[in-house]
Amino acid sequence: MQDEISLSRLDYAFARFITQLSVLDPEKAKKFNPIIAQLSYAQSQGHSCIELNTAEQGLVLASGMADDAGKCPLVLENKQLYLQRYWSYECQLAKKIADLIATERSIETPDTIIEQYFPVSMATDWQKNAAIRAVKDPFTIITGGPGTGKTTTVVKILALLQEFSKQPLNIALAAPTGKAAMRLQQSIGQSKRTLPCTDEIKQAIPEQVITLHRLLGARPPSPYFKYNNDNPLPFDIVVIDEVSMIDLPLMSKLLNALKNDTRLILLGDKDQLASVETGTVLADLTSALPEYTQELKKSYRFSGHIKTFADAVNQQREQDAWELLSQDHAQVCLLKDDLIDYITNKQVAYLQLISEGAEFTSCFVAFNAFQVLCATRQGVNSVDDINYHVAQKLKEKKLIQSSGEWYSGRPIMIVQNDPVLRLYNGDIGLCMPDTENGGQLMVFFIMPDGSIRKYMPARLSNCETVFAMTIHKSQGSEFNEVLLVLPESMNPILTKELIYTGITRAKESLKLTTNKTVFLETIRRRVERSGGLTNRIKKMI
Ligand SMILES: Nc1ncnc2c1ncn2[C@@H]1O[C@H](COP(=O)(O)OP(=O)(O)OP(=O)(O)O)[C@@H](O)[C@H]1O
Repeated sequence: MQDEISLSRLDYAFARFITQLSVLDPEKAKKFNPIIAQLSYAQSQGHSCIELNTAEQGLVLASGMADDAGKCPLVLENKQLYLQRYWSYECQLAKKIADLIATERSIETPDTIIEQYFPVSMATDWQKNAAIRAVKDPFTIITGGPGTGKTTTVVKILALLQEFSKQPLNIALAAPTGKAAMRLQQSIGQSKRTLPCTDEIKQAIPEQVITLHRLLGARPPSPYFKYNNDNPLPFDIVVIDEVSMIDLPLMSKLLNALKNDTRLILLGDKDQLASVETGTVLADLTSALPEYTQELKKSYRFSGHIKTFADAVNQQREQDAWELLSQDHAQVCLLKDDLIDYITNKQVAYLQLISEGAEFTSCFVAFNAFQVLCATRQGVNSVDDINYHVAQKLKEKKLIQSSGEWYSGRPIMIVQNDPVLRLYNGDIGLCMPDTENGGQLMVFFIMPDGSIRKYMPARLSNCETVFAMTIHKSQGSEFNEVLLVLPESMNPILTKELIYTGITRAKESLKLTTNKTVFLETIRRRVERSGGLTNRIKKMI
């Protein structure tokens, strides 16, 4: 069991509440209470359940608050203790996957048409293998690192399914965040143009990608969606991107809202960070369902040292990774300069463009070419630390003139979805003078269709400065140059999945600030979350 110091007041309050409802005498209640506090804490750390020893199991059963059938607030199944709600999410998800897989759907898939999309090649064509399975199977997971062609492949799969279908297919495309939806929308548009098929087939593939919440018909603040088991989504095919970011409750609700004969295609990188909330759904699905998982192994965007380094980290070969870092390659190396000086110097290009009166797009491209990604939000070498010191240094060097919160050159990130302004969590904008409006400060954003939108700074309440951002926030984005900053001492957040996610954001070059002890220890650590989803699915199918 975990150190009790990390438990929050909410964990204790919840434990008191459940203990009071139990039928235990005061002596036993004293021992039961910390088990519940621990369960509540584990939940907040992304676990679906905790494992109990024999004595603890006896105590939980004697409390009258647990059974193994989901009729009590707690579920004790084998040795694992769940909150009933999370146990139900796991059960529903597993059952629905079994239902999708069991639903018969026979279509002809002539090889000649498949060959038209995937010409014969000498090397193993992972994309073709994936597509052949996906057009035959009711449920497919396509996983692969950045640039392995997940989007390219799914567009071909959709075209093939349309070729094989007698009527137009009703297709939905969605992603967990607004930003991920926009990125997918852009690459679907590009991939469609190069498809070797008729315009009719191309037109049958939608380009609009929406968020998962919108797809399901969110009705905030209610946690319930318009589409559910009783009112399923009307689609023949549902494609979801960036699935690693989806937590257990949302995935369960998505699956529940599908008809049994809907074809589901999930895209994502199983090695990336899991959602900040409960579960490691994509990793669990891929380990439970290897026959429905298609892994794309060749990257068309990455090569050389970044790919070698990412693979070493992912495979936990920490000494190889350290050696690569220490060899001073142009593509991957340790940062030897002073951290704040280095970051400050990297801001000069876009700030100069702004001061010369350049138009927003070129300033934004210059800003966005380089990004600092931190593991932590607070403390030494954190996002807050770097944002503060870089702004101070820029002021000292007179590269920015900041008397208040808003100044010309301030880069910001939206931290909460705002459908009214059509700005989404993770959107990045630049504050700069609006030449069309007497030089008044405005905040500019580029939309996925390439159009530019500008807002008065006062309208943007939920945003923060972004000279540095967390690795978590960078999920789903890419930058030419990345500087990855780790704290000076170990921290529970540091895992190989975190570093892998940070590394794979870099397109051309990657620098790291870390010490050897922290780096090696981080690569040795994996995200480990307790849950029963993998076994539950295996048992069902
Ligand atoms: N078989 C292929 N041959 C040549 N180029 C390819 C092939 N597959 C994909 N590409 C190119 O590689 C790039 C990445 O492809 P794509 O966007 O489909 O990958 P992805 O896995 O969805 O990437 P990410 O999720 O990291 O954005 C694109 O420019 C695409 O045109």
